[in-house]
Amino acid sequence: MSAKLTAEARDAALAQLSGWTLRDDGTAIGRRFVFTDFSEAFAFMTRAALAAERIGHHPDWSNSYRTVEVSLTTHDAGGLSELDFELAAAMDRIAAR
Ligand SMILES: C[C@H](O)[C@H](O)[C@H]1CNC2=NC(N)=NC(=O)C2=N1
Repeated sequence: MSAKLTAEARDAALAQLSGWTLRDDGTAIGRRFVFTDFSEAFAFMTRAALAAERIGHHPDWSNSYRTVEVSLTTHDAGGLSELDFELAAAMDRIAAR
């Protein structure tokens, strides 16, 4: 598992991303991905699931039609770790291609 980041490290990591916001309690980051249709949304989820398996870190997410709502946290650490930011960056790359 990956250790919980300090508030300073978390804020610095968040500043490297765009489109992700810190959840109110500071223990998770979230982003809403909106695609052109369900097929694109589900293709993203399939690719992101493979990335999550590779990293060994998994999203909390939901899908409604062409929208995928993602929340990332490190359950084992009770907050945000480097793995959340690694997975967020991987998801951004997948959504952009
Ligand atoms: C043993 C295994 O690495 C852990 O259970 C991992 C798997 N994926 C995980 N994903 C997330 N988001 N949080 C975790 O704490 C977590 N733990």
